[in-house]
Amino acid sequence: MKFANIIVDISLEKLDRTFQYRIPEELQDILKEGMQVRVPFGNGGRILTGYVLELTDNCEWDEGKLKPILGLAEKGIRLEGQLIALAAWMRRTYGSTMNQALKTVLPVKKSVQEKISREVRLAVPREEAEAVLAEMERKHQTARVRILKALLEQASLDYAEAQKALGLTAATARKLTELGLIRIESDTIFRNPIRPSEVQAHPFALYPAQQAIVDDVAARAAAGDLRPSLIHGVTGSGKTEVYMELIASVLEQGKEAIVLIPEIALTFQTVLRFYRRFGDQVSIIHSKLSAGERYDQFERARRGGVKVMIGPRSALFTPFSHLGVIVIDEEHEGSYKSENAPRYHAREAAVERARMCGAFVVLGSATPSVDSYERAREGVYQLYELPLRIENRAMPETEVVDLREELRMGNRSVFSARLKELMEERLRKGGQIMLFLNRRGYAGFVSCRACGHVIKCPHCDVSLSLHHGGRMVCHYCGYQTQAPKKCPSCGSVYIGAFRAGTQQVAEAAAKAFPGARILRMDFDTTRQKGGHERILEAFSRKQADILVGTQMIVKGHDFPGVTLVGVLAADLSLYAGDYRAAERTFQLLVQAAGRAGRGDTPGVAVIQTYSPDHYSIETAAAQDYQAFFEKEMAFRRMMNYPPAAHLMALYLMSEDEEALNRGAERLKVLAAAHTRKEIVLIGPSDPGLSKLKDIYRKVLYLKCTEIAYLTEWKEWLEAELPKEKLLSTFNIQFDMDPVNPF
Ligand SMILES: Nc1ncnc2c1ncn2[C@@H]1O[C@H](COP(=O)(O)OP(=O)(O)OP(=O)(O)O)[C@@H](O)[C@H]1O
Ligand SMILES: [Zn+2]
Ligand SMILES: [Zn+2]
Repeated sequence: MKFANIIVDISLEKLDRTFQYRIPEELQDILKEGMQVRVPFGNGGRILTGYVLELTDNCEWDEGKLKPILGLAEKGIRLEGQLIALAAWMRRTYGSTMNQALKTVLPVKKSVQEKISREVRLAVPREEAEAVLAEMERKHQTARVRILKALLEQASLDYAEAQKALGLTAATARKLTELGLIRIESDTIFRNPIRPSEVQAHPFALYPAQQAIVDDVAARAAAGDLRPSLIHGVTGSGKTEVYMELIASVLEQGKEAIVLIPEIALTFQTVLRFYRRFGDQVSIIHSKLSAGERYDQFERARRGGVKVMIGPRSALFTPFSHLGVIVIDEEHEGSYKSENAPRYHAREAAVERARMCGAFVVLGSATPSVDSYERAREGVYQLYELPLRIENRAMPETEVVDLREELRMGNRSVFSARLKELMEERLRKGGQIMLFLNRRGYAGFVSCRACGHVIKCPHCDVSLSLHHGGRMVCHYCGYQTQAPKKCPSCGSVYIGAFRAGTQQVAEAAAKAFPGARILRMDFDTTRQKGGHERILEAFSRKQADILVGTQMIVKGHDFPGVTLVGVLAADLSLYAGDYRAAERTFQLLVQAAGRAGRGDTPGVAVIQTYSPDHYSIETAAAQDYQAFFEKEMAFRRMMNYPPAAHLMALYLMSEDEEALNRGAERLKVLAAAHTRKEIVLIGPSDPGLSKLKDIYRKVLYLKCTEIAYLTEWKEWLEAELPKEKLLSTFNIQFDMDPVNPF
């Protein structure tokens, strides 16, 4: 490469200001993204240090006028440089502007003044304050007197409150501070969002199966084998204890740890365990922190005040300079994939970051993603299995109920006879019940309630989604057809859209079990802040007998009182219309079943479905991950879906529907002219949400076994787009190996 784009200021919101320099001969083979270099700046002969953002052969200016890079500022790549290199990797792999990628990895202190709560406290003993107070009263220094009097009454004052209620001015505050009488503490800055609870004196001694993993990871690390580890351990097999032991050994070496979890609110119990084990060295980042608070947490980490950072995917960018390990719990979760450009996968980005700094990555799940398990089978990851629960506690029993039979017997309620019978029994004995509606996606699918037949796309083998006017659409290739009036398989007229909501379920439960106390947890009831916690707490305090909810109720919670879990319609996630639907269904069902019987009484999970023969339901009921994986991988191979191949989506968005349609067609023509023969072009089609907030959306897919061909194509298109008048007006985003339906 001949040129380098350099950024000289990463401290402010000027990330998009890059400057181009010529790469001198002696740096040609050495220069890498993220390196710090010395460059001449402006005309005054100033020399600044900057970071290399991009290496390129495209000269953006007059080549003759470009100045050369003077030399390297440092030999290695420092922390900031590593994060910048990570941003460059994300931009290349997932597609975005460099500015978007940099903003993702380097949270910049916003220029807007953050709300900081400050506290005013006495800085001297009471007697001294009282003595001074008398003196001030004599001198009629009323403003100071008011403040001191208030501080003698209460230990601390909120600064903003004191301004309003006591007329505290900046001048008074300054004077009192100078006199050494008060202290103003900005408490939220660098404060831990959770108060550290008491630290666990003695961690558990690990069981041999757990210890074996810890030892092997350590031995491999010592031998320089830093391949990521994948721990496949059933729910309650002791994975979290393994993570904590690995982290403890990393901390002993003076290094730091990042722990990614899907969502703090849903995994709070796990977070508390880390606090008990590592005390105040732990801090968290969660989605409700403001940009400034998040920055403060990162700042604490940078200064060494935090050694273990826990949080959702953005915690991956914690600026630790001696990062030793990145743990990703529940690694199969869809929330690890970003929904904004760059649409990175935290798992992939973690592996990349770890590679740069010599850290190791530990992934864990009871239901690993097909992608990770396939990698482990290929030897890219090292696989560890924990097939048993701690102390050999029993796995829940599962029963599958065929809803087609129910219809044949004339039962049209949401509860099968078997589920109803078990519910009655549990309620009589005072047990708790969870009813789970695995709703997913937006558009319904069309199925036959008599035989379970689901209408699928003849080209893509995913279910068609019902849109307005009885039109059924494939979200991949755009195939359309009219919804049938009769089942093409059995001729029944009980064919139609499949819809169900938590509210209807809660109402049905109230009618079927008068007197039962019912709680509902879904998007509506948790919209308010703290809504989650309130509902979960009420349920764990046994203030309700039945909890009805969507997938948010199946994650991570321990409710020892729950002895029955009912999955009302497994089909809802199974026919979500995307190639990961079977995988997601398997994961949800296994997790839902895992909620039953956490206490001493063994639990039962009832799975109601119209497709009892579908492999993801059969294998989930048998809690047989291996069998599921084999079937699913065969499907992915046959259809060339990830991880058998790579799938790159192009999302097109515009307010103008007609222009968007024309643009999508134009893009297809353009793409077809340039794609290698190895790349298969699919679409354009309407995604699951074809209109969102008045913005129309289209999607085009490219499938290929070589990811490099797809990235190459993406780079080509990115260069091409500005030249295309029609296309340049749209918002176009790339998504490599999409996880969540668009
Ligand atoms: N070595 C040990 N000695 C005693 N108790 C243990 C040990 N390891 C784990 N436990 C306990 O067993 C239970 C399950 O362990 P843990 O939560 O680590 O499993 P997990 O696989 O992470 O579970 P999940 O998948 O549900 O998150 C916990 O209550 C934990 O405290
Ligand atoms: Zn039928
Ligand atoms: Zn199709």
